[in-house]
Amino acid sequence: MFELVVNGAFEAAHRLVDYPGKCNRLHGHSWTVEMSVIGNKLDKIGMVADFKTLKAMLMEVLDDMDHQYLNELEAFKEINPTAENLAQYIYNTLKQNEIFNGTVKLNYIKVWESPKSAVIYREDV
Ligand SMILES: Nc1nc2c(c(=O)[nH]1)N=C([C@H](O)[C@H](O)COP(=O)(O)OP(=O)(O)OP(=O)(O)O)CN2
Ligand SMILES: [Zn+2]
Repeated sequence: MFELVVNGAFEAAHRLVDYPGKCNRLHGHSWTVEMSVIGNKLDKIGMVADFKTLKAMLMEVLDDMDHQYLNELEAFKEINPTAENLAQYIYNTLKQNEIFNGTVKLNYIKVWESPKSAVIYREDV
């Protein structure tokens, strides 16, 4: 089994509704997002998937959130843009990509809200 990991980043503003503290107020983060995919088949040039393809897929999702006020996006109108909800949203959006219809599987999405705090989302098996 091989596990491939690529990273992307975006900057945005958010606030956490009903949060009992300063994160209730509008503020920003530089989020780092890690995507892990797994597979056990190599193609004829020895790759599970091209890092370049994986990074482009990840950045397509992150670019839609870059320099946005996340609470105003459709995905976060009813739920808080916490690291947990961001990770699940990014995972579910990426999962729709046809690359995951074959032997390559999306393993997890890890969202770093700061260098000290991160959330991993993966599906139950
Ligand atoms: N489980 C989660 N906890 C918190 C989240 C979250 O998404 N999931 N988010 C926040 C806020 O977004 C907040 O901006 C971050 O808070 P905090 O980690 O306290 O950030 P600081 O920069 O103030 O961290 P220090 O380590 O205290 O410097 C809060 N919690
Ligand atoms: Zn925050």
